[in-house]
Amino acid sequence: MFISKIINTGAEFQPFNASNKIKTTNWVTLFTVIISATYTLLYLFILNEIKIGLLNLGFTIAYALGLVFMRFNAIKNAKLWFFTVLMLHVWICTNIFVTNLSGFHLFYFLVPTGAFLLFELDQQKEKVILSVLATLLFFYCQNTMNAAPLITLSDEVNNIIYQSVVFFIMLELVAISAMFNQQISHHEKFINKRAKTDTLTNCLNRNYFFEAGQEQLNLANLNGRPFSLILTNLDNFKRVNDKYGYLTGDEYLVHLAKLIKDLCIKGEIIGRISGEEFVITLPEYTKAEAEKFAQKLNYQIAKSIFVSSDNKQFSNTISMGVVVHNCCDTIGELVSIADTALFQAKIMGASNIDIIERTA
Ligand SMILES: Nc1nc2c(ncn2[C@@H]2O[C@H](COP(=O)(O)OP(=O)(O)OP(=O)(O)O)[C@@H](O)[C@H]2O)c(=O)[nH]1
Repeated sequence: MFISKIINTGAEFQPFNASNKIKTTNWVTLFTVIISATYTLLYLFILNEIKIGLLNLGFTIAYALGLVFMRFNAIKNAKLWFFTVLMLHVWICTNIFVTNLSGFHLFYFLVPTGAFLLFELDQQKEKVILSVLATLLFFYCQNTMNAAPLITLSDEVNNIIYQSVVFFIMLELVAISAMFNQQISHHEKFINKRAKTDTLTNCLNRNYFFEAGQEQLNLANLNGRPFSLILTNLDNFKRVNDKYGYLTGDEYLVHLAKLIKDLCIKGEIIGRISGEEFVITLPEYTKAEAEKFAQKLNYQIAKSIFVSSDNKQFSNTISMGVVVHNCCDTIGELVSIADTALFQAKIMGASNIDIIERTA
C-alpha cells in the first residue's frame, strides 16, 4: 500500500500516457534511493568511511526529494531534479570519493535511455541536453584519473564496486524495459477498447459493429446458415430527457444496454449505432426464434422499472425492426431493411415490432 502510494504520487489526475511516465519516474526514483542507500550502508559499515557515508546519505535524501516535487505536481522539475542529482552524484563518486576504476561513471549510460523514456514527447530539449551532458561527463570521468581520492580502494574493492555498478545498471534497464512493456500492452488494450466500443454503454460502436457484424454475416452466408438482425429505438426518449434530465437519460441507456446484453447468450453482437438506437445480430436465429427474442426483449424492457442514481423511477418501451435473412447481403443492407421495419413499427405506435423476411 505504502509503495503503491509512492508510485502513484503526482499521477492521480493526469491523462493516461503522462500518468504512466510519472509512475515510471517514481519507480526509478524509488529504485535509485534504494541503490544509493545500499552504497551508503557500504561506506558506513563495511568501508568505515563515515564522512563519505553521510555525504552519500545526503544524495539519497536528494533523490527522495524528487517525490516531493511530484507531490506538488512539478512533474518536469521532478524529472530534471532526478537526473541532475544523479549526474552530480556520479561525478562526485567518481572524481572525489574514489577513482574511475570504480566504474561509477558507467551510471551515465542510464541518463539518455531514462531521459528519452521518462520525458514527454514534446520535451525534446530536456532529453537532448541531459543526454549530451551525460555523454560529456562520461568521457570526462573516463579520461580523468582522480589523483587524490578521499578513499583509496584496493584493486579488489574497485573490482567489486565496478561489478556492482554493472549489475545495478542491468537491473535498472531490465526493470524499466519490463515496466514499459507492461504499460505499452496496457495502453494498447485501452486504445483497442476505445476504438471498438461505445464508452457509455460498452456495446460496440457504430464502426466496429459494422466490421464485426459483417464477419458474422459472411460466415452465415458461407455456411448457408440463418441470420437475423434487430434494430431497436427507444420510444419517446426525448420526453425522458426533458423530464428527468440528460444524465438520467444516459443512465437509462446503460440500463437498456444491460437488459439487451442479459438476453444475448448465443454469440449475438450488440452495437450502439446512434444515440438511442441499438442493433443486435442474431446468428443462427430462424424467423420464429428472432421473433421470440424480440418479444422477450420488448417484454423485459417494458416491465423493468429503472431507478436512477438519484432515485428517479420510471419505465419505458422500445420499438423494433427485425430482418430475417437468407440471401447474400451486407450488414449495411440488413440494417437498412431493419430500419424500414422499425419505421413501420413506429407507425403502429410505441412498443411495437415489425418483421421483414428477406429471401434470395
Ligand atoms: N441522454 C441521452 N439522450 C440522447 C443521446 N443520444 C440521443 N439522445 C436523445 O434522444 C432523443 C431522441 O429524440 P427523438 O428522435 O425525437 O425520438 P423519441 O423522443 O424517442 O421519439 P420516438 O422515437 O418517435 O418515439 C433526443 O432527445 C436526443 O437528445 C444520448 O447519448 N444520451
